[in-house]
Formats: sequence, C-alpha cells, structure tokens
Amino acid sequence: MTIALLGAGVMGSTLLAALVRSGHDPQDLLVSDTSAERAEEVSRRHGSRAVPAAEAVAAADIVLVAVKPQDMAALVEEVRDAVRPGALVVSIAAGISTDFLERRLPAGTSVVRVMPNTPALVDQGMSALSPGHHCSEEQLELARGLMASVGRVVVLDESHQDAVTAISGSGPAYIFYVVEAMIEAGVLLGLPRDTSTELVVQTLYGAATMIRETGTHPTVLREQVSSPGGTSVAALRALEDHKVRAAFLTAIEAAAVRSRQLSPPPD
Ligand SMILES: NC(=O)C1=CN([C@@H]2O[C@H](COP(=O)(O)OP(=O)(O)OC[C@H]3O[C@@H](n4cnc5c(N)ncnc54)[C@H](O)[C@@H]3O)[C@@H](O)[C@H]2O)C=CC1
Ligand SMILES: O=C(O)[C@@H]1CCC=N1
Repeated sequence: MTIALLGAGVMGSTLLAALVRSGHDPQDLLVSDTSAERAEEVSRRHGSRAVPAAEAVAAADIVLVAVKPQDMAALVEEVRDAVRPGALVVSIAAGISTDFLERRLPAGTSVVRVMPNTPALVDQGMSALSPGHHCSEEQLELARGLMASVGRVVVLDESHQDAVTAISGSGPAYIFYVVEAMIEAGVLLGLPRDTSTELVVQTLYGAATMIRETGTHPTVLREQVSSPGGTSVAALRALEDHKVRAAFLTAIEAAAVRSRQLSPPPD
C-alpha cells in the first residue's frame, strides 16, 4: 500500500512516524512538502522517500493531506489530475469539508475528513473520522485502521467536526496551558521547577488514568479529593471566583467558531 503524505509539518511528521511504527514499509511512504528540505529531512529520519507532490499522488493508494487549511485549495489544484481512480484522499485540515475536496477532485473521488491530535506522537491520539459521499465502508475501515495505529478513533457526522476540532484537535493546547500554569504555581510556592514539573505531570497522568480506568464521573472524582473545609475546596472556590469554567466554555466555543471560519466560502 503506497501512501503519499502531503505536508510534513508538525502533524504530518507525527503521522509519518506513526505509520512507520505501525509496520508500513518506509519505502512505500512518499513525502512531499513545499519545503523540499523539510521533506528530505523528515524522510531521512524515517526512511521514507521525498517526492514532488504530483509524483507522490500519482503512485498513491492513499493520499494523506496535512497542509494548513489556507494552503489546501492550491495543493488540490496542483495534484488533482494525478489522483488515481480508486485512491482514497484523507484530509486532516481543520475546517476543510469533504464537500470542498469532492468539488475540486476528480468526480467520484473517495474522501475522508479526519481530525486527529498531537498525542498521536505517543500512540495516544484521538481521531474523529467523517466519510465523504463516495467513500465505501471498506475505505472508511482503511482510514479507521490508519488512525487506530496512533490512538482511539470515532466515526462522526461531519456536522460535528468543528466541535471535535475545538475539543480534541486543539484540546492538548489547553491541557498543556493548564500544566504550565500549575508548574508556575509550584515555583511561586517555592518548589524547584523540576520537582514542580514532576508533581504536576504525574498528577495529570494519574487523574487521566483514574477517569479512564474507574469510569467514574469527573464530578465524583473531584468530590472525593475535596475534603470538607479543606484545601481543594479553597482552590476550587478561587477557580469559580475567576470564572474558569465559563472561560473554558468561551474558549472552546471560540475554537469552534475559528474552525468554521477556516472553511473557505462556497464558490
Ligand atoms: N498541529 C495540530 O495539533 C493539528 C493540526 N491539524 C491540521 O493539520 C494540518 C497541518 O497542521 P500543522 O502540521 O500544525 O502545520 P505545519 O505548518 O506544521 O505543517 C504544514 C506543512 O505543509 C507544508 N505545505 C504547505 N503547502 C504545501 C503544499 N502545497 N504541498 C506540500 N506541502 C505543503 C508546509 O511547508 C508545512 O511543512 C492543518 O490543516 C491543521 O488544521 C489537525 C489536528 C491537529
Ligand atoms: O490550531 C489549529 O488550527 C490546529 C487544528 C487543531 C489543532 N491544531
């Protein structure tokens, strides 16, 4: 199975590394980037082949597109004539609909829209897949298998993709932000930075593992930490005073709005 990866940036190279880890022959992975240097550097690292975009697409069973939404129209224009009949086009670009791609690709091209996230780098990714009009069950399974090699997968109606982008696509950024803030707070309280980092990271890992392994609702888990009249409720009250919950709602809504804005207007 030959896979063309178009765009070898943060997410493209993360997926490339994952494809190699999951047993794809690196020689069957053709990498293209407008920065030829980048495509070559990434390919040197993973054993894949750096190839111009149209050439990669002409040889590919799966075309995995990982360029920014703003670069998508130009890229599709560049490669459309090279897409093989029966090839599957998988796009991970925020805000780019299957309809946008189907209108620009040869008639009948199978498309799957995916929103992954960066924890794919450590095989703990979360991907949401939405098939286009011409995507068969078999092709959807192919895309599912591709993304399942880097974490969990859900298949969702495309109307949910802006919400997915705002929750799990951008989600790691919010979590890292909270982690940064907690580490800084530890330093404020006099802890050495590396100690504070270790305390915060293990607490995050432990809390995430508890949510997953116990299946208990986060509210109940939070209540278990909050002794009456104790330290946790004192902190949680300050978070409520600063409207942190409302800030999360507003922030995530802003991400979804931005995802919609990244959708090019209809022709
Ligand atoms: N970074 C993230 O956490 C996530 C990103 N995404 C999506 O993945 C896509 C890529 O994002 P990043 O990797 O963060 O961006 P990036 O800027 O790191 O990578 C994009 C790459 O595409 C290349 N490129 C641009 N035009 C090209 C063309 N015509 N042909 C070949 N390569 C071309 C650029 O040179 C760059 O190396 C975006 O559409 C984004 O919405 C989706 C989920 C998570
Ligand atoms: O920030 C972005 O636009 C991309 C999409 C989801 C995560 N990163």
